[in-house]
Amino acid sequence: MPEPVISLAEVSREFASQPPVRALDRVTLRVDRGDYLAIVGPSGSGKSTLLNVLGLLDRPSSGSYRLDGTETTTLRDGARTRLRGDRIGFVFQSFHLLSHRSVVENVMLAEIYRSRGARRERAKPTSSEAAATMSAVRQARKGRRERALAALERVGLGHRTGFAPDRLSGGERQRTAIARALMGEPSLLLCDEPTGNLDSRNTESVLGLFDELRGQGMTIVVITHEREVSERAGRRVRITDGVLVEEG
Ligand SMILES: Nc1ncnc2c1ncn2[C@@H]1O[C@H](COP(=O)(O)OP(=O)(O)OP(=O)(O)O)[C@@H](O)[C@H]1O
Repeated sequence: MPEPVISLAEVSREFASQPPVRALDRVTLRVDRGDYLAIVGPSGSGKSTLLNVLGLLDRPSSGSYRLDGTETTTLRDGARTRLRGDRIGFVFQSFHLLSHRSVVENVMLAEIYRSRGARRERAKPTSSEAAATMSAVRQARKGRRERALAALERVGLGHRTGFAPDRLSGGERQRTAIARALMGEPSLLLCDEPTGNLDSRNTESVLGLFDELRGQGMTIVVITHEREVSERAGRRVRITDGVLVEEG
């Protein structure tokens, strides 16, 4: 049986506040390649905490989290950062696009930040390691524009690559952010209220794109308050007071 993309076993996250809060309570969740999962739940139920754990931005207090077969809870910070950069594409409610950069440049920047992050995490390299790294950096830089253009084609924005973000509709901005998240071929697209800033027409445009990406085998996890969004996902889980329950 192939490894699941996400495998959480009995994951809890406690905050040592006064009084202490158990934001995740023994959460067990398996997400297979190509799954499209919506996580729903009321305010304060633990959705952001779960997203932070899934996105390797926070560590569980107990339990196991395997991402693509790698146990993440015992990894050092540097290895976690690299795994996050390699495997996870993030999509947020606000698109976080740079207004003075074109659409294609915004997408290209994903790789630049990712490789800088990875280099910063490294111990000081030897001179031969440094030469090899420079050669890899040059190689990586070479196809960056082509890869960004391909990602934009994939989200249906091949005709907008030279635009400034402020000339795009909300749906097109989010599609640009999704193209940026797809750079580096992540195994998982982790989306936090991706349509929260969009009207219904633009929401439909983004949901249509998720349908297409899912058809291509992408694994998508979406946290959402919106019924319209959760109903489009193949699978729903509800979190209440940190307890996760699969919905029928
Ligand atoms: N750093 C923290 N310290 C203490 N308590 C926290 C911390 N972060 C979250 N919590 C608590 O954990 C619980 C879950 O919070 P979380 O932000 O995950 O909920 P949520 O479902 O994302 O809410 P919303 O939909 O309003 O964003 C809440 O009771 C919250 O107050």
